[in-house]
Amino acid sequence: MVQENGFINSQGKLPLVSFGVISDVQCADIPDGRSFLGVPRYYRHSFLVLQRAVQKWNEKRLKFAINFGDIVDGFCPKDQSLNTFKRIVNEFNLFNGPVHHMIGNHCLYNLPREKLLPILNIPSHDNLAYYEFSPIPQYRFVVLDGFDISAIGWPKDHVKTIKAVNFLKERNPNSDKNCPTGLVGRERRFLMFNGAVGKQQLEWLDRVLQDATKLNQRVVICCHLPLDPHAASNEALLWNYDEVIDLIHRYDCVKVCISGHDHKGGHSVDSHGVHHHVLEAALECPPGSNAFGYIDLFEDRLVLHGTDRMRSREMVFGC
Ligand SMILES: Nc1ccn([C@@H]2O[C@H](COP(=O)(O)O)[C@@H](O)[C@H]2O)c(=O)n1
Ligand SMILES: O=P(O)(O)OC[C@H](O)CO
Repeated sequence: MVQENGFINSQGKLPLVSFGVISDVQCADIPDGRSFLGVPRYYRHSFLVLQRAVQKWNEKRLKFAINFGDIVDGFCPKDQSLNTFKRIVNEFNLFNGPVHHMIGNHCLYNLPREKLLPILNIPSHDNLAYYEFSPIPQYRFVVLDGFDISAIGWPKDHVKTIKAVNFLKERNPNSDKNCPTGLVGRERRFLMFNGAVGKQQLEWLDRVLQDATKLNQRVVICCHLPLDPHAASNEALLWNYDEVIDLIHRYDCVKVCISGHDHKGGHSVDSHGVHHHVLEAALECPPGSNAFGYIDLFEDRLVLHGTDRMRSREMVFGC
């Protein structure tokens, strides 16, 4: 039974456009398990959550959908990775519209970028996975590659891997670089399962935001890794979230940042009125329950209609 969290459309207005959202499906054909902190994870059931999401998005005749990353879990046996990705992407493809994917750490545990990006149909150059699209003239969506500088996903001798490994060595004293012991507050983001947006990508983002400003477009930033410490756990943040936020704050056009990764979800509004929203994970839905939704875009707000474990939220920003 698919239970919408009953959100009434504000002011009875029709949305400009509506799109589907889901995050952290982390599917694998393995028995149920738990996260490091003991939270139950349902690796097989999450596929059913995705199926129900696609069915709902089609019923609602949504214009497009966004997957916020991590569609296959790192525990997926590696000889099954490729087929598992194909099975999940085929399921997304049953949606009657384009699906915009982004990569997560679990995607990179399974496949190298050169295999992953074509499967996910991610527009890329040099195996980087950042891009933008404008579904209607009033809005621009920017998808960031949060693992641009990362110790996972690039070949071991790649300059980006070396940079990331050195970055972690300087900031995290533990031999297991996924372990935050001894790190305090926001330092706890310096973990191997996170990453950073590189210099070139930041320059690209700057150009996109300049252009969006000229065109009077509102911008929605999408990134697997959260960008605001008040919306997510310290352990889940993009390494250089502060640098990205400083750039975003130089413009008025960015209204909302949406992410996944921190499975419990979260929300905040920062000092510049930018909304930060973290989507609840499909993986952690006990059998029969769901975590997906759709978002209505208006001139002055986004309205997220969540299903079951995905909370609904109205994000008002003014024009
Ligand atoms: N508080 C934490 C959280 C995680 N780890 C390490 O990260 C790995 C992945 O964590 P999951 O939440 O996806 O299970 C885990 O195997 C630990 O090495 C940690 O040390 N402390
Ligand atoms: O990416 P996962 O599934 O290993 O989980 C990441 C943590 O929830 C971030 O705090």
